[in-house]
Amino acid sequence: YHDYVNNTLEPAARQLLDFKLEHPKPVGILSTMAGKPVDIRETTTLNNDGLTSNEFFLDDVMHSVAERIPERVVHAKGTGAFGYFEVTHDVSKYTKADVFNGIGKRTPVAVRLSTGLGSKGGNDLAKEIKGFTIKFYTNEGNLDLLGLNVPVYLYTDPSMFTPFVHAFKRNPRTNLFDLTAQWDILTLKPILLHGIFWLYSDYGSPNGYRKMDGFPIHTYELSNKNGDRYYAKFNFRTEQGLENLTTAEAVAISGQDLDYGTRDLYNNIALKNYPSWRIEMDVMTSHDITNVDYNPFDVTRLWKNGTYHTIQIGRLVLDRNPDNFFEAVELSAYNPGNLVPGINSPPDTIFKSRRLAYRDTQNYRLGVNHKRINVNAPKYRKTYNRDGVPSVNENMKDVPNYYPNSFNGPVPFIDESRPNERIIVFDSNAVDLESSSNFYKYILVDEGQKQRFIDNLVLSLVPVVPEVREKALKLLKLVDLELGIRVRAGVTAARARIRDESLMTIHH
Ligand code: HEM
Repeated sequence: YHDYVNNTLEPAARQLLDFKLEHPKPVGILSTMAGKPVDIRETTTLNNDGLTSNEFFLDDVMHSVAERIPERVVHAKGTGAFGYFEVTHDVSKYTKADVFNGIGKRTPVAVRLSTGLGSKGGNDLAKEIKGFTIKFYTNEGNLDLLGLNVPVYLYTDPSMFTPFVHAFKRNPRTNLFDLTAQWDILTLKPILLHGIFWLYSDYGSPNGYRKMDGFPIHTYELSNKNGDRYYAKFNFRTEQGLENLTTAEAVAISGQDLDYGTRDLYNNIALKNYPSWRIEMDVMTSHDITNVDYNPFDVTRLWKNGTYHTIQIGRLVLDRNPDNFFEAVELSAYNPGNLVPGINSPPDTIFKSRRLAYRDTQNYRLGVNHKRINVNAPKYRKTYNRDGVPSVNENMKDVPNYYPNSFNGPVPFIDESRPNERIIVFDSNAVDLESSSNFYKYILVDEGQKQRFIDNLVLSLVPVVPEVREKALKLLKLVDLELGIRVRAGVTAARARIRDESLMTIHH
């Protein structure tokens, strides 16, 4: 029987049976939330002394009706796993960060993988930018690196966050994704085009979360124990082999399974086929970074070949599925502001805005004590923060609660090697179509990729209202003449097909 189950049911499908095999007897006597043992007659409300005198029933209904918390405003649908990061190379020349130093050192991690724009019940395979975020529980506090599966972000000005998210999520009247709104904002703010091009290419539908890369995108400042500064972009490179699905494949799979990426990750970890990534960084010295002929802090563009070198740091391995999804994944709060000594703040404006946005949204979504939730708690913490909406855990007990004080509350340390200069970046909103043009010319390496990219653009432009569609087609032509001509031809043909089909329907 066990062989039959093991051979025919995937781990995700036999989870309940696995639980029973591990627990041959009930795990204990049922109790109320306050701990009173529940008599079997209290498990029904019929023919006893009324609903409201039944504490078990009250717990049951009045808790379940309050089960929901707000979903994340973006990246709402995600899955997660635990594992470790292991240092494989000596990078002490670049950063003194404890987590990246000492070959062989392992640091526990939590990871969340997500889809960007769909809501919690959405489709893992919708054509969307994916999120790939890692929380390292280091000896110097939590380091959170939040990445996407594409190496560029959408805009340089944080005031674009709301218009972009509104236009790309659901229309306030129809509650549908609205391609006219999407192309409207794209044509009014063409800086978005480069990021969106990645999305419309094969990279917009990775074959599950295991076979995609991750890019935190920002240029981080690193510093070593002498205070020397370097600048780095981190990359997480899949060891499963990068694999994308075509739109047709993604549509076919999602017809059967909206949770394809979630299931694939769970099953592989359960089968001990642990997914792993190489963590590396592209590095420039503080001299080189000020002498390149482009803005290396611009999150919407790639670094030019030949201006940096790539350094290996270590390996990320995911080897444990969470026992409880809500506790480990829904309650997780990844915040790019969580940095450690030796990995300093990226100086661009988007990063500064993110320090505010994540903290604020997590205070709203999880409460002001969200960093005290298990999955978010660092290994070590001594603060002057107290009280607030529970859970506060031990709340620093009787330690003095004001700083400074003369009674041995926690004291700051002196970071002798902290760099005493900061680079200042002037971000620009200027429209530059070069990155989008390079994407079409050089990133899409073969004709198959180009054609699928064009087909996806055509598909998205067909339902757009004519005046916006016309602007979009003109813009694509400005990016690249050939691209513009091919997309226009595709849209014209697709619209003619639709017209013929509807005429046929009328005639019939
Ligand atoms: C380089 C740019 C960015 C990257 C790589 C990025 C990546 C991500 C990722 C991966 C998540 C999902 C986190 C998780 O799994 O829990 C996320 C969530 C989020 N992002 Fe960003 N993002 C970027 C820019 C921004 C900007 C500019 C804003 C707003 C000013 C923003 C606001 C948010 C918010 C509010 C969430 C939800 C967080 C939560 O509820 O815990 N992001 N982002």
